[in-house]
Formats: sequence, structure tokens, C-alpha cells
Amino acid sequence: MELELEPLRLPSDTERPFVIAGPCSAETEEQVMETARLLAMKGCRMFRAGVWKPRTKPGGFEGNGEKALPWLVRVKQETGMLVATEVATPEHIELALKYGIDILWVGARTSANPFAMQAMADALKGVDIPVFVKNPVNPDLELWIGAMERINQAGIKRMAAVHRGFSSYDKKIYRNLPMWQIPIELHRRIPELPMICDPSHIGGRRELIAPLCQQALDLGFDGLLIESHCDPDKAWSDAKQQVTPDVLDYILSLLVVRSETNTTEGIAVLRKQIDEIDNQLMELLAKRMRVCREIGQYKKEHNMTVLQSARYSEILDKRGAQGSLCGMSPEFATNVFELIHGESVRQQMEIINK
Ligand SMILES: C=C(O[C@@H]1C=C(C(=O)O)C=C[C@H]1O)C(=O)O
Repeated sequence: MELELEPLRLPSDTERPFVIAGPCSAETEEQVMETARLLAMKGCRMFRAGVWKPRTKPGGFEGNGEKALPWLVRVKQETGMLVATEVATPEHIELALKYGIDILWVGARTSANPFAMQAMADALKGVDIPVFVKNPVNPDLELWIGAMERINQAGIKRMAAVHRGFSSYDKKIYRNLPMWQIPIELHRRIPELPMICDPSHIGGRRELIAPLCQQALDLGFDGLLIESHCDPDKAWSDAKQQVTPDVLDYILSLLVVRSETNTTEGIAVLRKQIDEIDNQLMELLAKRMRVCREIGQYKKEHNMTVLQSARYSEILDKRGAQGSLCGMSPEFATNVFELIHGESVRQQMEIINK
């Protein structure tokens, strides 16, 4: 199903990137107002703050709930910024609408749950408000699209996808792995859907915000959702990934904004070369598959298994090392050969079972 979308019509729609900034959580009225004032002074026009906080484990600060909504109303009145908050249940939606919150977003744990998404979609029927949907915690593009389809089917046309990275056991560099290929594929499938990057949750650390923002812009993202706190080290949640409005302003000032349109002759010539190389790659792959089918025939006649693990490992090791030598990542080279091997095995299976 295609999404039926309308432009977001946010104040900084025409700027790229548009920025939504604010603390992870609305902790106190003073902290909310102080952060909002500083951000507004830096030219920020959209403010975010979590009121209901889904925490991984119990015992942490789970948000102030309804009590914090009037603080966001004050932010709106005193700074003129639009205000955004996360909703996870129909009751949250009802309250957010009651207080006049301007933008809603659905978090990663909620978008992973079709029942929760449907309940929220039902609560949004007949409402016109921008809704941003973060990717589900697990790297499942269909689940992400499905979550957005439910909201869209309820009549919400002003939507955006928020890329906040994917959970993994390995947290060496990122808190949530960026796996850029997933938002890239989403953009290929639904080009008119605005894409927002949340570098705070991908990185989990302040130092990673700037490079992640630049990567997002280089990939053509439309907006950034960034956590900013007037006193980040004292934040009640996600302290390590929040920056002061001053630092945020500095990070944004360094970003290089590139445009997706190509106007130069030069790139057309280079793309011709790419097309020619891709042709050769496909022909070579077809040639390799023909040899694999011959091997399949041989295996059938000699009653051998299709999968030959030792040979497969040898190929992965050899081509991984070769990839490194040629300036590619070894994982890339092994991934390519894993895919080739998969197709080779599939074709031999067909022959052996004929
Ligand atoms: C082609 C063969 O069959 C399978 C496919 C391989 C490949 O595509 O390179 C390697 C090992 C086998 O698992 C083979 O046995 O050599």
C-alpha cells in the first residue's frame, strides 16, 4: 500500500534540515522553560520534550505525565515554538490533543507493536496533526512501514519517518546501530515521505551527534530531531547524549547542506561508466552461475551434497581479505559472496532435485 501524504507544513519546511530540539524528558517547569528559551534564542522553531518515557527497566524516571503538558503550552505561548511529544497509548493522544500539542511522535518500542499502533491509529481518526513514526527497535522495514500505514489509514496525512537506529547487543560505537541501508530503502520505496534523523539515540554520546547529522544530510534527510538540555550532565534521562543549546547551535552551524539535484555534466559521464561496469558485473555473475549449474550437474551424478562448507569458507576468507586489500570493508566483500553463494546453492538445488 502507498501512503497518502500531504506536506508537513511546519514553520521551517523550506529549510533543510528542519530541526526539532529539546530535552529527552520534561523534568521540571524551570528546566523546560530554560531550555526552550535558550533554543528559541538560537533560532529553533520546534521544541521536543518527552512527557511519557518508556524506560528499558523499571525504577528509572518515567516522565511527569500530564503534569508536564502545561509546561509545553507555556513554551508555545512564550517562545512561539511548536511543541512535540511522544505518545504511546490512546490516552496519551487524548491528553496531548487536549493541551494543544502540535506534533506527535511514536517511539521505537511502540512502532514495533502492531496492536499499540492500531489502538493509536483509532485514537487519531478525524484529527489533523503531524505524526512522526520512529523506526521499530528491530531492523524490520516492513514493520516500520506497517506502523506508518496504520496511522495513515486513520486519515493522518502529515507524516514523517524518524530514523533512530536499531537495537543490538553490540554497543561498542553506537547505542543503536544506524544500518543506513534501511532508511535508504524506505526513501526509495516512499520518496515523498519526509525523513528525519535522530542522531542522539543512534549515537548515545554527544561526540557522535555532529558526524551523524552530517551523514544524515549527505543521505538527503529532511530534518533532525536532536536532544538538547540546558544542563545536560544533570539530565534525569539520557544525560550522555544531550547537548546544550549552545553546542547544538555550533553543531548545526558546521553542517554542510548538499542538494540531491544533479545539474553537472560530469556526473552523467561517470554514471555512464557505472552503468557499463554494472553490466559487466551482471554478465560475470551470470557466467559464474552457469559454472555453478555445471557443478550442480556433477554433484547430482556423483551423489554429492550441494553445500560444501569448507569450499564456501575458503571463498569467504579469500574474498574478504581481497576486499580489504582493494579498499573495501571485509564485511562488504563477505556479504556480497554470501548472497552469491545463496543464489548458487538455490540453482544447484533445482538441478539436483530434477
Ligand atoms: C559451486 C559449488 O557449490 C556451492 C557453492 C559455492 C559457490 O558458489 O562458490 C561454493 C561451495 C558450495 O557450497 C562448489 O561446490 O564449488
